[in-house]
Amino acid sequence: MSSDTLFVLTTSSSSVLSLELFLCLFLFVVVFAFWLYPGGLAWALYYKHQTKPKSSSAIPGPSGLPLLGLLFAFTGSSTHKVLEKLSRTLKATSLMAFSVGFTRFVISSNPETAKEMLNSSAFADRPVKESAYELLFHRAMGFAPYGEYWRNLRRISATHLFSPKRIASFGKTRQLIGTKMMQEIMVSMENKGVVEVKKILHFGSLNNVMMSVFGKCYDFGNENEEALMLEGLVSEGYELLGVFNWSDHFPLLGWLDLQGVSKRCKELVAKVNVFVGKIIQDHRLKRGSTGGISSDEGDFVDVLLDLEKENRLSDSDLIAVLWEMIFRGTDTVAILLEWILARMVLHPEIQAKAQAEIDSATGSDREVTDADLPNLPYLLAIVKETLRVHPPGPLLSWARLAIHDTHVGPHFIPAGTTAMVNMWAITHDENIWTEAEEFKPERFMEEDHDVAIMGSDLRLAPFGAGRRVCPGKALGLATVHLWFAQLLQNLKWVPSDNNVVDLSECLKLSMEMKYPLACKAIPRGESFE
Ligand code: HEM
Repeated sequence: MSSDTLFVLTTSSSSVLSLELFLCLFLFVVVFAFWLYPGGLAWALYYKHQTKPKSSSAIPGPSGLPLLGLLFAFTGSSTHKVLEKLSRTLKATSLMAFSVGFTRFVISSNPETAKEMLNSSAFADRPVKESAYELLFHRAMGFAPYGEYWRNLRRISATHLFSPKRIASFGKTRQLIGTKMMQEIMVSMENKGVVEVKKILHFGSLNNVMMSVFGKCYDFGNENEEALMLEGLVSEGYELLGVFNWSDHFPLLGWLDLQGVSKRCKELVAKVNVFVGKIIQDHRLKRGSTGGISSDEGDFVDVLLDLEKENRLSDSDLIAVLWEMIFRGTDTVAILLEWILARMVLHPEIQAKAQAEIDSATGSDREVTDADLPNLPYLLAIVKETLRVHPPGPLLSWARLAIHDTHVGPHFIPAGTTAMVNMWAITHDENIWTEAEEFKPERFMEEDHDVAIMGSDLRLAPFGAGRRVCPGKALGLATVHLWFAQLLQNLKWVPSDNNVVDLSECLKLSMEMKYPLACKAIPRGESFE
């Protein structure tokens, strides 16, 4: 080889090398520039194409891992705690920006900004996860886009499912289910000497929603095939909606369906269509044979079937709306009651005080009813304190979506940003709550320290706030209050010999006890045995 050729080869290979080096360096700089942007990749990508409004200050936030952002916070079971710690460390409790893959998030851990966000019409939409779409939930109230269809569903359910009159009319049914749960608890105590309340509470809660929505109830204890099937469908749905789905944040992965979420959703929808479709068909047949049912005596299916022509729902929308109620109404109530009972086992003095309150309201010869609840302020305070310490939706269950460009405080929020509230962080904030980690129902007994929990005071808003506040909050609370009163009036809750009460949390769709409560329930007095 001539020296000339050698020279050409070395210069061309070294120029290839330097081109490679240059490209690597360029990529490195680009990745880092994007990655290191406050809030991470998704925020950096947005601002690459936009000019940030000059009046707006940057939202503080972690960059997370390159490309993935805070993905791992969402695959664990303590997302609320990870986000709380980050926003405290970054002094971003008011508002923090972060990315998960290509999704832009903001989160508030502060009552003022939380209120501003939840009450603003700019955040009246919800981001629809792939699983929610596949399960047709975008046609149900919780995920329907903010607009006429959603407004109609809220109006109809507020009048016919969640009105005070309707809730009161189901008082007897609630009480009966409460009594049946106690019998099941006693059966478990007799057979095993211990009771795992989770399953019993879940079945009671499922029956309660089934009665008010479908007018249908199942027997406890019996291996009823239909009830088992329904429980299976509900659990599968919980899992699918609760699972972290990569395709929600990396759209290109959607068609690969790596976790099989889409496939499982399709299978579930087919089964739900058959199950709920049959109940609707039965209602139609019954109405046909009786010449119609007044909405006062009918259930929610009857109400929806009676809608005027312009509001009438298609069969598939009907199924989505009805199915969603079962989902939303069952889990939250059962989980909250399990946390309450765990606290009763751990705090015998609080339990005894609440029992004395019930006894003095009812005397010793009658069962507690809905009518007694206004006279049981301490019992109501225990429920409030449990909602504070163990909110079933620590991140308010399902997030909100910015419909258009807007501002929160001095910060600019572009349309399409997912907005969350860390209610857990707020209810555990020592600057807001004295001795925040302590379980102290007494804090709500002093008149000037009471806090409204229905959404007007964001220091404790376990049901959310604003236009999309939980519509089932009064029904949920009525159920929890009555069942808790029944369970305390009749039974003493004590630790079992082989099980400690472990308050570790596990955030799935709702925040559950990581180790389900197993304890003893002993009849309190001869008169109730
Ligand atoms: C202890 C019981 C309950 C808790 C803690 C709870 C909590 C919540 C929360 C935090 C939200 C989101 C609110 C927001 O975005 O501001 C919500 C929404 C919702 N809840 Fe509940 N909930 C409970 C019981 C129920 C019950 C019993 C039902 C119905 C049977 C129900 C039906 C719904 C529906 C349909 C939505 C979506 C509303 C919309 O987007 O317009 N919830 N709930």
